[in-house]
Amino acid sequence: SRKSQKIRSNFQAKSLWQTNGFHQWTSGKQVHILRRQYHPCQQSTNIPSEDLGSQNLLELMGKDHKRVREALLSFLKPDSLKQYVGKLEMEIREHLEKHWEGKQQVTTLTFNIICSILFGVKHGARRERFVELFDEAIKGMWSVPVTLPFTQYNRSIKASEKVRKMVKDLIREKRMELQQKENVMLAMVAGHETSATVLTFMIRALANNPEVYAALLYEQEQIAKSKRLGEFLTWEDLASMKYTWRVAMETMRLVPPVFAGFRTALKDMEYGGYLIPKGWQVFWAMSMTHMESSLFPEPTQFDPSRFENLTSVPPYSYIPFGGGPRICPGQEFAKLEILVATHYLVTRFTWKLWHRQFLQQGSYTKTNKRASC
Ligand code: HEM
Repeated sequence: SRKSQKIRSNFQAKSLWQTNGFHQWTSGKQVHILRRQYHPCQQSTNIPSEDLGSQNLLELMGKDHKRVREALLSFLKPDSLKQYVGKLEMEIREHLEKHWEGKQQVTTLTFNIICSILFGVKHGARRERFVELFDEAIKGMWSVPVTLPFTQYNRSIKASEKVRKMVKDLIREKRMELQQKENVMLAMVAGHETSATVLTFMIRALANNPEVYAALLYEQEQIAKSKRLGEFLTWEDLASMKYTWRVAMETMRLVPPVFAGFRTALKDMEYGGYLIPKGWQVFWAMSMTHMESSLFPEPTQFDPSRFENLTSVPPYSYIPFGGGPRICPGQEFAKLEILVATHYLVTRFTWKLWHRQFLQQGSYTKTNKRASC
């Protein structure tokens, strides 16, 4: 139609950018070429959200979306999370001792935590197989989508089927309240690399900013000192990690693990003089909002103090977890993972940034710090 013709040319001719979080879209062909819905945590990957199953949260709308989301939130809300603190801590301690201490290469921590806490899969051959298959499935998201026997994509699809089968068995066995295996898969995908990305960039930020590191270490050492040998962190300890969380927030501002997402226009709508026809995909990028100097002065500077007064940050300006009815239901869980992991990282390890050249030569070393708890 003439209307959509006009809109199309507008999108191609001009990049529209509003700094208001959710009312953002950019130009570019992808706006009207991409028709399939991708999970926000998948970023620009190859596995569309319907491949997670037709009943997964991302495929649902309206009442169905609300109902399934509430079921998911029942075990991700702070009240439920309180019960996980000890278990989560055990997992982090065990993982760091087994896979990090004295090692030159370290392995992802957070997916193991999800396996244990959300799905109750204990250490052992079954869990190793689960993690291995899931890693294989995830690789497909970054590979060329060609289904031939020798391609990574094909291997990933196969692994994904096996993971789904394992999840199904697990649900049956554990009689978990979660009705939809697709949403277990979704939670796994969503939590797979997001918190790990934050931890990775936090490690880099701490190495680059000695003053921030010193303040964060002080906060964590105060907590460590208040503990007897082997005593667990409490919910109150986590609540007192205020500076650490500001560092994590600033890390996510500069490097949002999910840098952008899509929304589909459910009806024709107008915004800022532009018409968005029903059915079009709208691309919103928090990575750009977070670099807006009117919202975050000197946006390229790493400055956790900008979050000291949260009321100074306008609504929908700081959006690493999205916003509105689809805001990340896993955000409190992610906070828990990040805070407990950071506690053990800074109280048990020290690290330095090395030039890539040194890494290739294998001269990267990890110094074991005193075990403080
Ligand atoms: C630092 C870690 C994480 C970040 C930055 C993150 C970010 C996001 C973002 C940006 C969205 C899209 C929100 C929107 O469209 O408005 C999202 C959705 C979602 N996330 Fe997360 N996430 C994280 C961790 C997790 C974890 C650990 C879980 C599960 C345990 C999880 C489960 C989900 C689910 C199920 C959705 C879809 C919600 C819906 O469509 O209603 N996320 N996340």
